[in-house]
Amino acid sequence: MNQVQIEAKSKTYGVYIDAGIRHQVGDLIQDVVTEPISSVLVITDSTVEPLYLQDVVASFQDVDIYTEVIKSGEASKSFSVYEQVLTKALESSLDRKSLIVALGGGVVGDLAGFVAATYMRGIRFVQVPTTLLAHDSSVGGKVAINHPLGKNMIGSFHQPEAVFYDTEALSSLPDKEWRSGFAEVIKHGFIQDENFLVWLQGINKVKEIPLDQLSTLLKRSISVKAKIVQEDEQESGVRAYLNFGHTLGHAIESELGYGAITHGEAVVIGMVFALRVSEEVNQVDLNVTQYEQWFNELGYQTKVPMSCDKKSLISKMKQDKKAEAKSIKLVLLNRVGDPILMKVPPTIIEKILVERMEVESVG
Ligand SMILES: NC(=O)c1ccc[n+]([C@@H]2O[C@H](COP(=O)([O-])OP(=O)(O)OC[C@H]3O[C@@H](n4cnc5c(N)ncnc54)[C@H](O)[C@@H]3O)[C@@H](O)[C@H]2O)c1
Ligand SMILES: O=C(O)C(=O)C[C@@H](O)[C@H](O)[C@H](O)COP(=O)(O)O
Ligand SMILES: [Zn+2]
Repeated sequence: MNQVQIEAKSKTYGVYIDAGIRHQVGDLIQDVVTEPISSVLVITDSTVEPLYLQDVVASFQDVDIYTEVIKSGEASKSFSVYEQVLTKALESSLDRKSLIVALGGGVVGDLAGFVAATYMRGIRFVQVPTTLLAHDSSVGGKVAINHPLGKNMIGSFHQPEAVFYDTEALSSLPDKEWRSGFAEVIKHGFIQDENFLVWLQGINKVKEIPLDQLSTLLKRSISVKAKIVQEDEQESGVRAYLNFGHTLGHAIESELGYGAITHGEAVVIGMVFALRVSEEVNQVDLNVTQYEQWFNELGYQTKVPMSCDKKSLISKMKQDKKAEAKSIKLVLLNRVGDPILMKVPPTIIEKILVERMEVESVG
């Protein structure tokens, strides 16, 4: 089993990575928690339910266990689904010694984590990620739901008791979701680990990564995040670097309607934009053309979709959580592995956005 230790200010916990670990969640959690668990609510989505829910439920013995299945997809990070899950928690008489299990991708993790953060002002939860992307979302304690006007706008910091990452579960992931998750892996390379990024560039079919390399990749990518979260749990400084590509990425997700584009696909468009802005602001050559070509070979779209409105994207970027007094702040790169958070002049934002917008082909 691979393990990465997360030493956040509010809590230290392990990310345990192993094939088939979902069958052991109920046992392993006993070694992690200090106080007994009174009851368990497993939250999952409609795609993951038939695949893995029973395995996780069966791993718990001698405890009352309840389950709640939400509709799969980004649209479930909403007020109404949040209320639905809270209602289930109340109907199941969860108390302050209960445990929530988030079984699924980042949508389930963010939503279930936010329920855990707010139910009775906070109860314990564990993450059981089932997507590649969730190597990022399950670690670090950011939990949230979306508002129609902005991504992750209602949320909290609430660390899990542990993360049990089953690499076997990734075998059922569709190509699109591999690609979405790989975007966050690449992001971790860009912001902190140039050698890792170079190694990743040797991969041209994400889904075909051999299992031993996959564990290495997960461990290395999670380690980048762990180091940053350890230094700055609540994003008063360096944690903002994890937002590389997200200012425009989140604006695109919200502009297109949640779920129209995957989170990772939107982040890729945002990373290329941020790289171009970095070149413009810092007057450096970051080889953007080469990275864009690699992204395209991997199957990512790198231009801002035509149906996005430029003004609306700019206004959404001004409402991003990093913005101050309506001025847009972006995570830029001085060079790979050397990020910086900067207020960017509106003229540069506008110029590069126009350059990055998809144009209708003629004929
Ligand atoms: N909290 C954080 O730090 C953080 C970090 C990154 C992303 N996020 C959030 O994570 C969310 C995206 O997460 P995601 O990409 O995992 O999306 P997701 O949870 O919607 O999962 C993607 C799709 O794959 C399906 N699925 C999940 N596991 C599967 C499996 N093993 N086999 C087959 N299908 C499976 C899901 O039902 C869904 O349709 C976004 O809301 C994003 O904002 C949060
Ligand atoms: O953990 C973080 O910090 C991140 O920024 C990781 C991101 O990949 C993730 O998408 C996160 O949810 C974005 O956070 P937000 O504060 O911009 O909503
Ligand atoms: Zn992200």
